[in-house]
Amino acid sequence: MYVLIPAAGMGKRMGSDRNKLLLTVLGDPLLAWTLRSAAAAQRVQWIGIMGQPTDFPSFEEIISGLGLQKPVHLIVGGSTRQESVYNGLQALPEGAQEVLIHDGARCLATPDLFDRCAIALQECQGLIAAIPVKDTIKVVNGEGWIESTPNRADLWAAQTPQGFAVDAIKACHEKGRTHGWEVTDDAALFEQCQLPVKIVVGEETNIKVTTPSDLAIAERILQQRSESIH
Ligand SMILES: Nc1ccn([C@@H]2O[C@H](COP(=O)(O)OP(=O)(O)OP(=O)(O)O)[C@@H](O)[C@H]2O)c(=O)n1
Ligand SMILES: C[C@](O)(CO)[C@H](O)COP(=O)(O)O
Repeated sequence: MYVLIPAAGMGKRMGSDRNKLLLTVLGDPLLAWTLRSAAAAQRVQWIGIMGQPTDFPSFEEIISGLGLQKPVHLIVGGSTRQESVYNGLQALPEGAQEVLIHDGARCLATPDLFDRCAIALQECQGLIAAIPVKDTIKVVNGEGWIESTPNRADLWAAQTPQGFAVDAIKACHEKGRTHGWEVTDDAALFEQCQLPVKIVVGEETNIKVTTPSDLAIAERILQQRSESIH
């Protein structure tokens, strides 16, 4: 299985002066945690990381420090996540038939989740990890008034990995560029193209580290995991 890791963001919501994936948790950069987990998945054979060239020296240091047994390639990212994934898809080796796309910022995803997504992708063309929402969600208009309360039973919070047949997701990304579709995940492009996307039950701990409080939560979870091993 080929894995693409978008890691070319700025971390604006983190309020950090550099790419948040270089911030450390328990002594390791966020990207190292993400990479270690992806590489530990049995089904994963190849990893591509999309980053800003200014971060490449730091990324190379992280990769060499991990001593991974699987090839890891650096790919120049874009100005949006969508563009970074597009670049990653173009850089996949010829012959790559299926791909998992996983945010560098979701550093708590377990190897088991990568493997479950890889196995599920044998039975469909598109899937995402997701979990049922716990809150009651309100649809609110521009003036701050509630318009509706969707049935929570129908609502799932999207995570990554998101997995696709390579030819299909490349075609959806091309169509998205042609039509100017702007999306925050890859499944949305599949949906816009009327292609089916299956849900794989994700992990409650698979948060996207977006704000400083997420960083504190990630640290606590990783600490608990390391205590349960030792
Ligand atoms: N131009 C971009 C923007 C984002 N990403 C990646 O997409 C993932 C999800 O994005 P997000 O959490 O929003 O990261 P940032 O863009 O860094 O954060 P912010 O929006 O707060 O600036 C991250 O792993 C991020 O590095 C990317 O590869 N290329
Ligand atoms: C792909 C994603 O992580 C699914 O939850 C999310 O949509 C990324 O969104 P962001 O707006 O780039 O944070």
